[in-house]
Amino acid sequence: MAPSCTLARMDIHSLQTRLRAFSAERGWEPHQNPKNLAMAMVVEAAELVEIFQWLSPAQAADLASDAARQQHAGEEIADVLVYLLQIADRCGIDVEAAVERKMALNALKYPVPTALSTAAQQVAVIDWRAVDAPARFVHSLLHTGFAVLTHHPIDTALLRRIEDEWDAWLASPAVDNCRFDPLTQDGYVGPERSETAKGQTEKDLKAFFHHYPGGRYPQELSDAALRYRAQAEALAAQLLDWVQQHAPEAARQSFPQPLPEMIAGSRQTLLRILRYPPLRGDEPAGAMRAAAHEDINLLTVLPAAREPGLQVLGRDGLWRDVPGDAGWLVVNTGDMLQEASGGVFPSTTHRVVNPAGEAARRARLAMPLFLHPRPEVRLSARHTAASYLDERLRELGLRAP
Ligand SMILES: O=C(O)CCC(=O)C(=O)O
Ligand SMILES: [Fe+2]
Repeated sequence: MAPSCTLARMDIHSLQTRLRAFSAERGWEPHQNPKNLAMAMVVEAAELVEIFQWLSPAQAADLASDAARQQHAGEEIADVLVYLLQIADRCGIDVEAAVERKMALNALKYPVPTALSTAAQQVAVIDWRAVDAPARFVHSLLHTGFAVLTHHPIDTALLRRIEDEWDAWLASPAVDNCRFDPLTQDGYVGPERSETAKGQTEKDLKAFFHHYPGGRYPQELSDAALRYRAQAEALAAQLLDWVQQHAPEAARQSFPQPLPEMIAGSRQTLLRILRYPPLRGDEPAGAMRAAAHEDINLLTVLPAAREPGLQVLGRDGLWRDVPGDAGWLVVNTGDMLQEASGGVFPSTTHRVVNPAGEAARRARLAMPLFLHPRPEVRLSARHTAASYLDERLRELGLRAP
C-alpha cells in the first residue's frame, strides 16, 4: 500500500542526508540528539497551533484564502517535518517502512464500518485449483484469519479411515502405552489433564494424541494418519508459499526471513488427532470442547470435521461458524505468523462449542496439522520459534512452569 505519492516524490532518504549535511556544516550535531530534537519538534508544533489559536473553525478551514497565513503555516509544517525526519534518522527508523506498517495495522484495527466489511469478515471458500486461489486465500487470511479450501489434494477417504480407527483407539485402554511425555511433547493426553486455554479456568472437553516426525505412533493402528500427515505437510508448505507471495508489503518487510525458509527441514510440525467425547451432561459449567484460543504456529491445516462446532471470533466481536462441508479444508493463521508479520496477519481466536441435541451424544474427531518453523528461526526481535513455543506451552499447562 503506498501511503501517498507525496512521500514517494519527496524522497525521504535524500532529504535526511541533506539535513545531516546541513547540521554538520554548522556544527549542530552534538546538540541534535533525539531528546532535544523531539522537544524542538513540539515547540514548532505549538507554533503551528498558534496560527489557528483564535481563528473560528470556518476561518481555519479557509486558510488558503489568506496567502500570508497559509505561507506561515507551511513554514511551521516544514519545521515540524524536518525535526521529525531528523529524530527518525538519529534513531535508525525507516520512515517509509514505519508509515506503511502503521497504515496496514490501522486498517486492521479500524475496519471500514459498512456492509462490505461485514462481508469481508466472512471466511472465504476457495477452490484450491483456481488461478486466483492464492490471492483470494491470502486475502481471506488477512481479513478473517481463516480460509476454507475445496478440491484440495488431501485424500478424503483416508480421513474417514483415520476418524474411524482413532475414534476407537482414543477411547480405549491402549492409550496407556502411549501417554504424553512433556520432554518430547508427543503421545496421548486424556480429558483429565487436557489443555486449559490461555485465560480460561476449565479444562477443554477433549482427548488428543500428538505426533512429531520420528516420534511415537500407536503400533495398533494403520499408517493412515502418517500418510495424511505427509499430504497435509506438503499442502501446508505450498500454502505458506502463497502467503509469502501475496503478503502485503508491510508483512513481507517484517518477516525476518522468507516464510518457506523458516520451515525448511523443520521437525517441529505437529499432527494432533483430537477426540471430543460424547457429552454426558455432568460437565463442569462453562467447560467447552475447545475454549476460545489462538493456535501457536504459523499456519494450521484442518480437514472439516464430520461434526459441527468450530467457530471463529470476528473483529466485530461476533462468533461465526467456520464453513465446513464434508471434504473441505479449513486453514487458519497462528501466533507465529502474527509475530513474524508484525501483526499484519492476525492470529484469530476460535473455539469448538458443545453441540445440543442428538449431536451431543456423538464424539467429534478432528486432525489439525500445526505448521512450525525450526526452533532456532527468528520470528521477531523478541522471539525465536523455540522461545515463543516455550512461553505458550507453559501457559497451556503442557510444559512445567
Ligand atoms: O477441533 C477442531 O475443529 C479445532 C481444534 C483446534 O482448534 C485446535 O486443536 O487447536
Ligand atoms: Fe486451534
